[in-house]
Amino acid sequence: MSRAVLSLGSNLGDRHAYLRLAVDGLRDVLVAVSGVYETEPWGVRDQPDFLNAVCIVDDRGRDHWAWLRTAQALERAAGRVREQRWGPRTLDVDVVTVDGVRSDHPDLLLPHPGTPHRATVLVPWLEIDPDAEVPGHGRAADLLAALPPADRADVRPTDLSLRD
Ligand SMILES: Nc1ncnc2c1ncn2[C@@H]1O[C@H](COP(=O)(O)OP(=O)(O)OP(=O)(O)O)[C@@H](O)[C@H]1O
Ligand SMILES: Nc1nc2c(c(=O)[nH]1)N=C(CO)CN2
Repeated sequence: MSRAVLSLGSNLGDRHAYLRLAVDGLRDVLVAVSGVYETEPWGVRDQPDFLNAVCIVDDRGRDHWAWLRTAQALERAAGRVREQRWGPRTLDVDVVTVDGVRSDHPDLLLPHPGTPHRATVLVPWLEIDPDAEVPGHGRAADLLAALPPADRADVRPTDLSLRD
């Protein structure tokens, strides 16, 4: 059994349609999908706001590398062109965790090293798994509580849905 948490982000073009494309592509393995959040860009601040969401997916036997390949195939399907680090993109799919796996391979760092610091991941993840744990870092709820209040305020729920 392999359960993964994937984060989705988009800030170019029809952002909701790109998130939907990702969720549609995960339909066969989808356990839960969060609401859609409108978020202020971090990293490179001078770019359009993002839509972010988180999915929990499960597929017996799939290893962590297979989840990376899935994530990258979805990005390709959205026509993503890799340009600037932390810059605008049609679709970003990050592998946040895979079970309790820890990996320091640069092509697949697990848990994703941004996770403890990113309200854009922690808020949607906690919505669908209030007991979420980041392997090696503790409870996601504690990590979110430790972030500056402004970071949490930058993550705003929307009426958009990925559930139907
Ligand atoms: N947990 C992970 N999930 C997705 N990609 C990862 C992970 N760990 C390492 N990578 C590697 O990161 C590279 C992709 O980085 P990408 O361009 O998506 O970074 P970014 O989204 O700009 O920044 P960040 O990874 O901090 O969100 C790929 O080469 C991929 O192999
Ligand atoms: N709000 C927000 N900002 C970002 C995001 C993201 O998903 N959401 N992803 C980035 C590149 O990984 C850079 N900045």
